[in-house]
Amino acid sequence: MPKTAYVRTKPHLNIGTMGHVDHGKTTLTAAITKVLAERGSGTFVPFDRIDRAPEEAARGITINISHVEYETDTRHYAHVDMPGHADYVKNMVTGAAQLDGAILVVSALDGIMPQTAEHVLLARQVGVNHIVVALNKADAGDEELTDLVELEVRELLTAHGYGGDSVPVVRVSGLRALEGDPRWTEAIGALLDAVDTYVPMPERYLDAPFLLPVENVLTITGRGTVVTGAVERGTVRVGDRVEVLGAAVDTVVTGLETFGKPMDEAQAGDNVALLLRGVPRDAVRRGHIVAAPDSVLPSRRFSAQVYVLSAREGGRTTPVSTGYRPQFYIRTADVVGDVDLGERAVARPGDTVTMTVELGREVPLEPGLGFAIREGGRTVGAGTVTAVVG
Ligand SMILES: Nc1nc2c(ncn2[C@@H]2O[C@H](COP(=O)(O)OP(=O)(O)OP(=O)(O)O)[C@@H](O)[C@H]2O)c(=O)[nH]1
Ligand SMILES: [Mg+2]
Repeated sequence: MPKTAYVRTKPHLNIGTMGHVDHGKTTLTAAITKVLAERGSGTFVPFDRIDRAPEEAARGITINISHVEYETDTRHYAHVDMPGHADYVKNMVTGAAQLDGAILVVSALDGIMPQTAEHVLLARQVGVNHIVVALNKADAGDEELTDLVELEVRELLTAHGYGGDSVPVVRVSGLRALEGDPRWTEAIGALLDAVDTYVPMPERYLDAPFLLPVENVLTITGRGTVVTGAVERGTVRVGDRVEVLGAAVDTVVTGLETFGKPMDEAQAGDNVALLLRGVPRDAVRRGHIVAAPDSVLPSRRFSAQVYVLSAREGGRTTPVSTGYRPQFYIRTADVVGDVDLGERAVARPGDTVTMTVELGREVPLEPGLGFAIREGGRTVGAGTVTAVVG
């Protein structure tokens, strides 16, 4: 039976759940789909369909980002459930790079924990401009303590430029909502209303040349290699020629789907799977870019303004100097780079500095692009490209 085509009836946005390990992101994601399924606008995705890898089930944590889709009265959403565990921040950054807005999940019992703060910082860097807070496990929390957690979260958001005073903070219980408790299914409704009204529809650059940062690569037996991700700008249709930057491959899009539904044209903001003609599975990786031919010139060198995280923020305890070689997280890519601090020579934790970076491989860069710097499994810096230097 042919699959039903995707029909665009509502504006589409990309959102997702982020926050510290075990604060309840996956439970909340499942609860959202359940509440909306009961309203008749989507399919319930149970917890074990979101955390479905054997290692995830065995360890009780999310490792890979996972996508679900749902609709509210006014919008269609692709929702990325991100891992909270410190070892999988890498995967979290990839998920966050696609978002128009995020739901920050904070356990009312635990308050702000290290990855709560790290995720807020990373979200800011990769260009997530709006955050709504879900104070989760409110079923088990003491009201006064929850008030304190709320204050603390608002302060954290303000410190990262999110205007913590006006950010919606909704007390929820993903677990009780999943069980069908009306008080808490209503709270999920309130959370979704906050997302609908607080996260604005971003400007979509439909007329720009097509560009999609690759989030994942799959093989469909008998059909070929498929890349997935959110379209950053432009549009693409079946039959269009594209190039894969990073892989140096020219190819043609032979199939286009969103959440298993075929579409004729994908546009900026859509979360899609592209079937690429004749591309070997091993040639394409997360971090590569699929773009209209000759529309972007990738480069290796750029100058940037960088904030070096203080030790208190989970950053380094010692200064960095010219010759430092950390990993740069740019869009969905993770690339090593050589740091040159010029005459300044050293940057201490807590400093904001300008630097020149030479990446280990070419990537499409442009002024204003945000990135994170990580080393040995932790985030040590946050920066913005100020100029591309050849
Ligand atoms: N009391 C209570 N427990 C909850 C609630 N939501 C989640 N939990 C429990 O918290 C634990 C962690 O839930 P998850 O949804 O896996 O947390 P997570 O944030 O997705 O964890 P990672 O993805 O590994 O970072 C589970 O035992 C849940 O049953 C809630 O609203 N109330
Ligand atoms: Mg999870």
